[in-house]
Amino acid sequence: MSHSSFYEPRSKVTVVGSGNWGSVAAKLIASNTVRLSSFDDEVRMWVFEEKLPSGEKLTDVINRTNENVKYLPGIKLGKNVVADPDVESAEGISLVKGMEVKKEGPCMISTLISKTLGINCSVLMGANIANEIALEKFSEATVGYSKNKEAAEKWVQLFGTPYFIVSAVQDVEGVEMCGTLKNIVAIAAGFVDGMEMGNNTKAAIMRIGLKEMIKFSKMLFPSVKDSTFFESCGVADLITTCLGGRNRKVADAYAKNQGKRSFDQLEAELLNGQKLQGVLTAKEVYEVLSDRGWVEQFPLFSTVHAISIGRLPPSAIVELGDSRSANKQVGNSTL
Ligand SMILES: NC(=O)c1ccc[n+]([C@@H]2O[C@H](COP(=O)([O-])OP(=O)(O)OC[C@H]3O[C@@H](n4cnc5c(N)ncnc54)[C@H](O)[C@@H]3O)[C@@H](O)[C@H]2O)c1
Ligand SMILES: O=P(O)(O)OC[C@H](O)CO
Repeated sequence: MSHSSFYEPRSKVTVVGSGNWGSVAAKLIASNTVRLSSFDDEVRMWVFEEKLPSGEKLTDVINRTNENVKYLPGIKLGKNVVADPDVESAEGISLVKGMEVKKEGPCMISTLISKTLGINCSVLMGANIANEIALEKFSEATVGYSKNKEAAEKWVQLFGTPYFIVSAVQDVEGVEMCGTLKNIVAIAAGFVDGMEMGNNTKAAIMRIGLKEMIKFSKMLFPSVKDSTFFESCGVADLITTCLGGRNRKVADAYAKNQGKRSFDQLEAELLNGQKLQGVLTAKEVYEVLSDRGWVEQFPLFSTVHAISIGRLPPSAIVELGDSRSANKQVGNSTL
């Protein structure tokens, strides 16, 4: 979002990314820029260009049909959405769930964006399965910001609709950690489903997962607030992802196949080009746990990692007390 004040030109909005969620974000925003005078009507959506089976460029098809035929078929984005392979920005918000582990330690995606582009970066996370929001089913989301409350209020205006209720909290790390870590728990929930262990087991795994999410977030960022875990980005996202997300779906298939088909294979077979976050996040979180000597304090996170690299069977997800010896092995292996 290019910065503007009352006397300056209207803010221009670019959505960077045009997958399933990026496309829905563009749809939400485009419905608001046409009615809010502080924003330019046009919303640019940066597209990672690819050729469709028809031979046409995805960007051309989006601009011709007003539909992301690959990642959000059947939904009109709004005539003011323009697909574009170039990007520019001044005030940013990240909708990406994940983290990167560097030599100097873990780095959140909003921090990477902030450092790379030299801009302030808020985050938006929540119980947000994109296809449901595309169909305008009621849901909520949380904007996390650090200092700039005014920018956070603009994001709330820009994303919020009667069917998408957005609230802001001053806890950017807490909100982003929730969105990132829930994907590991979703993988665990998928294992439980794949093994048909039932609802009590799944609820237990979600509870244990939530406790590890809170503990890990606070150990990394002591400023993280307990109350953030009760926002949409916390417990609500955890529930929706463990019931209906892609991480759950692929982990379910992985367990049903007894680990004989890799996550990469299943992702390619089941998700039509879409990507999973949970397996990679489990690996990155495990690197942090290992590096800091925290492995034994996070049996669920480390067991999900051990299962997803094939070191333990899916059934180990309910043997968390036994995960320590397996994790010692993982620690000695090439990850
Ligand atoms: N889909 C959802 O329901 C949902 C909801 C909330 C948050 N999220 C988060 O949003 C983020 C994006 O997910 P999504 O569902 O929009 O994506 P997606 O999985 O639907 O699509 C993958 C996207 O990545 C692009 N891509 C592939 N290779 C690339 C490359 N080398 N360089 C650049 N781009 C490349 C593809 O073109 C496509 O746009 C993730 O962090 C996800 O956790 C997703
Ligand atoms: O499909 P998943 O597992 O990436 O979950 C989607 C969203 O993160 C739910 O909010």
